[in-house]
Amino acid sequence: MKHHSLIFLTGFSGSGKSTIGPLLANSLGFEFIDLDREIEIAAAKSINRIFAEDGEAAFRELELRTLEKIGQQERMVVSLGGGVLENDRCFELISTHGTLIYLKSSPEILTLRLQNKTDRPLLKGPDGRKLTREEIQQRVTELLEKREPRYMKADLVLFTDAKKIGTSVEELTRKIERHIRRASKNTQEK
Ligand SMILES: Nc1ncnc2c1ncn2[C@@H]1O[C@H](COP(=O)(O)OP(=O)(O)O)[C@@H](O)[C@H]1O
Ligand SMILES: O=C(O)C1=C[C@@H](OP(=O)(O)O)[C@@H](O)[C@H](O)C1
Ligand SMILES: [Mg+2]
Repeated sequence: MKHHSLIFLTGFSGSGKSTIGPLLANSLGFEFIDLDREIEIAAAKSINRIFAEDGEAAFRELELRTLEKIGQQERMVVSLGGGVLENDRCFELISTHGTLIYLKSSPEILTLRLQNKTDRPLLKGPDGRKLTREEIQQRVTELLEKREPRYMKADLVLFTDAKKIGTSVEELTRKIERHIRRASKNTQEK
């Protein structure tokens, strides 16, 4: 069953899902969950360590299991990790149960926001080496190209490049409230 007030935020790493999610939840009066934080708490280790010790496939499995636990909540914002939608079963679960929102940003802005972060294992060299700015931008561009078709399946898309965080939260609050109103009206009319 679809709950339009179960809001999933998607988008590439650095698009602001984890920053905007709790602010948006507060503004809507909803609960908040960050999928990566839930996984870290359940595994009792960081995403970096999960990737290094158990591998990416194990992490993707944890994403699915954790999403299944979130299940059919209502009035909740969930900040996803940037790679979740690549898994067909995760995508299916998310799109059948809630409202999907894509925070869209350009590779240039994403690179600027990510270049000094150390907690994104996919943006490191094979030996854990810090990548150069050019290498990060190249990887972001390649991965984004691969993932964008799925991101674009979202119910709502918000461009965030030139927007302050507060502006994104305000715009999203308005758009989501309108979306929920329309969706419940359509359901009642059926
Ligand atoms: N306009 C903006 N919108 C969103 N994030 C921004 C913006 N400007 C700077 N940032 C920064 O970019 C980073 C986004 O990281 P994060 O919220 O963890 O993204 P994600 O969860 O999508 O990977 C944060 O450090 C945030 O403060
Ligand atoms: O892009 C990805 O595949 C990942 C993004 C990360 O989340 P953010 O999008 O919050 O950085 C985190 O889930 C993990 O490092 C893998
Ligand atoms: Mg995040």
